[in-house]
Amino acid sequence: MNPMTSLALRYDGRRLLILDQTRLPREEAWVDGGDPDAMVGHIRRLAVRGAPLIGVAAALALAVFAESGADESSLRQAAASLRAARPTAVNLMWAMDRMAERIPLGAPALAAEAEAIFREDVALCEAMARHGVSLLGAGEAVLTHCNSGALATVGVGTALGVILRAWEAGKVRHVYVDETRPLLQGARLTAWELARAGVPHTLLTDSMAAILLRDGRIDRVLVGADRVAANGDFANKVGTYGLAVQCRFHGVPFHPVAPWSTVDLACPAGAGIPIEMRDAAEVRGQGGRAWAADDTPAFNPSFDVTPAALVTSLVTDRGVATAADLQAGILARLG
Ligand SMILES: CSC[C@@H](O)[C@@H](O)C(=O)COP(=O)(O)O
Repeated sequence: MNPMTSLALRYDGRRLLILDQTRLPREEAWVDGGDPDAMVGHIRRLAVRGAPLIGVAAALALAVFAESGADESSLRQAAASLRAARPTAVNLMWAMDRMAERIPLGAPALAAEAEAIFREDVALCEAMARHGVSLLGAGEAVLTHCNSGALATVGVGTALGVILRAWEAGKVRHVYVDETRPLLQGARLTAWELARAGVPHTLLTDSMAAILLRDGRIDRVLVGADRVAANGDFANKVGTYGLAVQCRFHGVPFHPVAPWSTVDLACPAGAGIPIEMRDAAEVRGQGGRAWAADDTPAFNPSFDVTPAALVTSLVTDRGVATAADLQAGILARLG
């Protein structure tokens, strides 16, 4: 087979390498991802992260495991533990359910399915970008939160994919990047991706966005999503909800961007989305340095839920759904 590569993954049918995102931007280190137990660890510590990417990476890890001769019961066990590695992004469950159906058919069928999931993600990203770019006027200043780019998918990205393609089309002149507390995906990953692509950008702490929104310096906010409920409520990196509230207050358009693999029609509303709670130590410090006392209690939900009522429109690969469309139940019809 021809090797399949993305900014974050390298796969050749027998071997899977992942770019360890915890070490970016200082170091580009590739680690083995072909062992499902190791992959569960990589997903939990966010070496591989971003909703679509964890689904693709888990699928490829299972394919490599099958290729190494794993029997059906080990494959089933591996699929179940990969599926449970993180609870919020539905793409992981979606990809593992697709793979689990193929387990009885053996290694070639698992490889074909994982490769199809990879290729589909690339196409979904381009479709989202096409729809998203059509929303922008000329030379806009946009703001984004977390990382929803090529490091979160195997294509150009979701929200950051729209931003990148819009910049190429002259529709974005500047990108403001929320650093994204506590794990700094904006500062470490989005700023790195934008610098590589030569897109003008400015980093800010999450609490500074309100000033830019108030002062009319942001034309539009675009963010990714980890799970979109049937009514259009969606979970994304913690801080997204606050940004949506600020956008509404200041009259700035606010758009989640997500592929269909992120839409969970079985989940009627945002209240049903499971939210991952992470270790308090991530809030107390980072990289071996703690700025709070070791026994300070800390609140650390990894995601928050934004109600559809705060969404200007949702961009998917199947088209753009306005707030009114979402209220009228368009997602169920598009599905
Ligand atoms: C592809 S973008 C959607 C989301 O996965 C992204 O915005 C996000 O919240 C990622 O969170 P992370 O905890 O880094 O996996």
